[in-house]
Amino acid sequence: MRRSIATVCLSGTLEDKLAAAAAAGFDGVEIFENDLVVSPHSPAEIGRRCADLGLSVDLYQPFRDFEAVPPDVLAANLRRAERKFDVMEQLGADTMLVCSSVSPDAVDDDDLAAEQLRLLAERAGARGLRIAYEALAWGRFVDTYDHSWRIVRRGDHPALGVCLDSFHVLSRGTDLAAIRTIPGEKIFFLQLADAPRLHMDVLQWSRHHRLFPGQGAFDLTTFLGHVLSTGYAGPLSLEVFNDVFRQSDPWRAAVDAMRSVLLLEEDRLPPAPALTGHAFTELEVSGPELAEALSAMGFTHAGQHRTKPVQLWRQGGARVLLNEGSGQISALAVESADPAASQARAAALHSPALTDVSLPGVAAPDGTAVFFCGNGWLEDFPATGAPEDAGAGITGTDHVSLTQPFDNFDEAALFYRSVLGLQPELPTEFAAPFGLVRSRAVSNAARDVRISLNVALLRRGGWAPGVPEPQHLAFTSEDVLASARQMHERGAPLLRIPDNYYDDLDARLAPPPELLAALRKYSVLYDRDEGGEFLHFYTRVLGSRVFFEVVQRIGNYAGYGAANAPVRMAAHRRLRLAGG
Ligand SMILES: O=C(O)c1ccc(O)c(O)c1
Ligand SMILES: [Mg+2]
Repeated sequence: MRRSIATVCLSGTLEDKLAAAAAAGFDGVEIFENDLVVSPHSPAEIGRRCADLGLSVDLYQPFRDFEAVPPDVLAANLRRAERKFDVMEQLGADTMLVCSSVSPDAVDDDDLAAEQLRLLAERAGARGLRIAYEALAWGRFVDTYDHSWRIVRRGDHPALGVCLDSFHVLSRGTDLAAIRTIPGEKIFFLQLADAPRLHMDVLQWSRHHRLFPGQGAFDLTTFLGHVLSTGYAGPLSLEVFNDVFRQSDPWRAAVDAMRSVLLLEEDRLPPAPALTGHAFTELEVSGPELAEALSAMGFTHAGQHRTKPVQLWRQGGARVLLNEGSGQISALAVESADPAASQARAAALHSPALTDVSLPGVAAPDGTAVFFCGNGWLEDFPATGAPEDAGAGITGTDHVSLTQPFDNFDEAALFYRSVLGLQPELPTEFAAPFGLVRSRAVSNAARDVRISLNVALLRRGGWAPGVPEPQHLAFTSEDVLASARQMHERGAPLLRIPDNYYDDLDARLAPPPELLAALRKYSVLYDRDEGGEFLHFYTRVLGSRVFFEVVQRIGNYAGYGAANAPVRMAAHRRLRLAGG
């Protein structure tokens, strides 16, 4: 199907938006009136620009507050419409979106609305144009798609149809079945937007928090299935009002947008090969701290890269590569059933292959390299011959936690969902010492690949410390208390948790007294959900911005200990202030 994007989705001037949409491979655009009004170029020039870029102008919008008004207002509205038809002719746009009225002039009269929309459609039709009527979720009298369709049907004119916008439909929770009763040729336009589940005024929700499909909580696949079953053959068009995207690099946002439509057409993509675990995580280090910490945690420096200054550290199924650099997590590697196919899917989703590396891989939105490993990668790491450490009970990797740049949080969730085929969980939020943090995990069905994405909810203010929130790597242990005790005895740089935490834990969750005492003694944190229990502890921040965590999941605990994250953050912060 043709793919379009509304100019309102992207930041910048109209020329930036059009160039970015074309560069990302869109076939068409919805021109938002404001973007045109502020442009120094005439509608005809914009139309030519679009044609030169290979973009069709699929919609002109929005035309507001038209229907069900007294005769004098109608006359003024028709005059206004004719002026906009002039613009559309110059632009080369044949469909105008009319949103359901929010005007105090309007009356609650479907017959009048239908009659006046028919009049508008007659005027449009005479000029070869069409009217697509959209029910805004906050329309004064028309706020559901089935109501807009009743009015369009009553208006009964070939140049009058409906515009379905997934946000307005899904935000209201309206039953979708009636979509199938609309003839496909009467659906003049389809707008797609996702959104997080929020309990707030629907207008605010729509104007600030929409997301590209696949980034939010709406089931757009089911919605689209209903629409396509009608025979709708127009474009799939994205219309996303989002405060962050309005400030983001439009070229990047347009690629993110394109990925979201491609994912909606999943059956045309190369399938995502199964992922079967974390192969390794690569850390860039500038001093001995990380190697010393791994050693104290029971890891063995087991291999050394054939040609590069990269060390392989191993304990159980956990593998860490240490490379020279600036002190951050530089790569995560997942085991793929078919690394070449993983790479091909990534390319189909506009994530180009990393060059200059020996494994198939792509760059995640935050720049972290993501590698797809088969069986052979360990061959590049001949054994050092170092004696194998008996270890401290670490068995594997639980998750990698990456702090995302503010602008790329939703993009990252969609990247991992689409490119790696991971399932995003619902975001959680918690109050950290220096502001709210939003956290969202992506994982595979077997839960042996888990990545946790974190972001400060607002751009940081001047008071907050100028150091980035650290990233971390979490290992698994089958007996985290024993691991903590052993690491403690071996002098690992573990993070001390204050007594207040354990007093509160006792009050909230009442763990058995012996367990509480052991948790307190070894600074192990605790959480519980419907599925099970979670025990975990942390190291101090090592080098500039990495730390380790060791976790034990008992039963089917699904989370990441978000309730404990503020305690961890405050403890890390205190050490930093103390210079430790
Ligand atoms: O927020 C609005 O007013 C608005 C305008 C046009 C649309 O297509 C829409 O879905 C919302
Ligand atoms: Mg819309």
